Amino acid sequence: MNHNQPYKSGFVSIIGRPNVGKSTFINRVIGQKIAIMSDKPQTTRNKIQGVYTTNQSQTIFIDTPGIHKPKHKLGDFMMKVAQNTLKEVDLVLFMINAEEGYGRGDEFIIERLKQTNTPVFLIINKIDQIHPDELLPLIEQYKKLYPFKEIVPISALQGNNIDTLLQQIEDLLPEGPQYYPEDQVTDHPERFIITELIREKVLHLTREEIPHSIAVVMDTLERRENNAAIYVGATIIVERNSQKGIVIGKQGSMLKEVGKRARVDIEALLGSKVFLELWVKVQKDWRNKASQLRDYGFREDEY
Ligand SMILES: Nc1nc2c(ncn2[C@@H]2O[C@H](COP(=O)(O)OP(=O)(O)OP(=O)(O)O)[C@@H](O)[C@H]2O)c(=O)[nH]1
Repeated sequence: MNHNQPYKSGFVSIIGRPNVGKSTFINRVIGQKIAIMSDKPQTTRNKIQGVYTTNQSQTIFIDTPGIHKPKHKLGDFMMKVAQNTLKEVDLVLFMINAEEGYGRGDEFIIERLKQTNTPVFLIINKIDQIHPDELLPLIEQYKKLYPFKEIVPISALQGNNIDTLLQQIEDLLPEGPQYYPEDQVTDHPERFIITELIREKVLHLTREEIPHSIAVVMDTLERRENNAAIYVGATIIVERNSQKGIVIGKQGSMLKEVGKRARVDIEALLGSKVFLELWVKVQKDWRNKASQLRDYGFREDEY
């Protein structure tokens, strides 16, 4: 630790349209795979915290989903969470895809940014995909849209300019404590990864029939049977009855397959035998969690 300078710390929110590379960036910085990556948009539904600690500073990254235009209730709720988050953090990283350029999704986000006083960096990601000549016009274009504190071109995938960005973040952070122990990478990595694994299986197995707006909520995660196994109980939340039917499948066949595949991955993750219990429920209004009724259950060992 450098004793001449005070320790710095703060919260940094990463926003951007689906697929711009937010998870890839966090994983690159934290150095291990903590968010499930996929080519499908909007994989990240949960707010995860990747904690990056150095001798001088600690940055807590918040992966803020749902800051895109709401099309349905679930999106609406996520939007509110995202908007509040933007006001509370020390810095916002607004990530765009260099390849795609300016679009309506960005316009919507910039409108949101204008409603907060939080400093914003524009992160131009995927610069490995464009010709260097294309970068300057892009920067000029975005400069006109919002008074970004910094504009930083990076490649999250190849690691270009990541160190510079981390330094610029550190420079901006306020004086503050080390919130998390040095070896802490995420807040609750297992819980997050487990729900994402289940979500991933549902999305893969149902292909395009189920929109990306499904959510998976962990109900129980505990050791049972004299520590011989870990019991995982989770609920898959869909928005419509028809989607519930698809996720459950004929006589529960789809849910059974989701459970089977997810269990294999969870066992590998936790290094333990796992009992997985999955439920599906329809919930149009996420907020009213108390009213959630479990209306279909599945336990693999019953089959
Ligand atoms: N060529 C290139 N591809 C990238 C880069 N960063 C991310 N990608 C790819 O872009 C795709 C989407 O990346 P993600 O990190 O999942 O994007 P995201 O913004 O977290 O997506 P959501 O969770 O849907 O919001 C993946 O296939 C990544 O491999 C980059 O710097 N260069």
